[in-house]
Amino acid sequence: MSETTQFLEMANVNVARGDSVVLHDIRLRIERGEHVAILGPNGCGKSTLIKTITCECYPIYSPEMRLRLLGRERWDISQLRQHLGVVSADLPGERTPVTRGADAVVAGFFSASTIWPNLHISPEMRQRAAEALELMQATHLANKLVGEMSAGEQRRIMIARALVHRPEMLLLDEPSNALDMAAQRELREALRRVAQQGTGIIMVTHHLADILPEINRVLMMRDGRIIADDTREALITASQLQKLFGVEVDLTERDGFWHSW
Ligand SMILES: Nc1ncnc2c1ncn2[C@@H]1O[C@H](COP(=O)(O)OP(=O)(O)OP(=O)(O)O)[C@@H](O)[C@H]1O
Repeated sequence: MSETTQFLEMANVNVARGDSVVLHDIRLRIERGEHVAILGPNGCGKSTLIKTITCECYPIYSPEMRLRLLGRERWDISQLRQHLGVVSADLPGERTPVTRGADAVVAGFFSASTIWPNLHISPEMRQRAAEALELMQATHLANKLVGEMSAGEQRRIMIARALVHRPEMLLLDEPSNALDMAAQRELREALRRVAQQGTGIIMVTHHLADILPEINRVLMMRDGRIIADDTREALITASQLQKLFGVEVDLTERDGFWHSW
């Protein structure tokens, strides 16, 4: 892998889903180790942007289009995914609910839903899984079936799984969805530890409280375009959020976290 400082470079990126173009003219550069939040109304293209980074969606070809990840335009997808940790709201597969926490994390090495008998699990993989569980403060869930965990516990297991191969960028799509207040708080603390140990984070969220103090860059999207890209101080203001969402917003900040109503 090249020693570029760049994680992502996009220029003139347009992406279609179904019959419609849903991302328009995306120009974006993200450095390795950056912590970025993406905000915007429903349907504005946030998840599609994440899926374009993870190569689940592809840009429409044009000679001006540029999409580089870690300095390279072409990737073997399985190699690229070794550099990424992807967490979505869904469990990775049908067998995951009947898999124990530690096994679900180890299965992340193979992008598998469970530990299939043909997979060779080395002691080092087990050790790394134990470390990822510890980082998520989920060691006590190692022997519990994923299907018997609460939503918050499952989310922490899925983040441990995404981190098990030590990716340089963790991509999270609405990580606090469906979590109660205590689980949201635990998740934030866990993600702060991830950010502080140097892993990059790109997070799509609808909750301002998810924007950790470590996240210092915010992208605002509307109608498939990035309409603002600046520091959290510049963009997390009542007037900017009002412009983005079209509703009146009241904001307070406490200990580096924002809350709105
Ligand atoms: N599988 C799909 N097939 C066709 N169109 C899709 C598909 N998934 C998303 N879209 C459309 O693409 C557009 C962008 O969707 P996307 O999920 O990226 O938005 P989002 O900002 O993440 O929304 P939300 O906040 O509701 O999750 C929307 O108009 C959506 O209807």
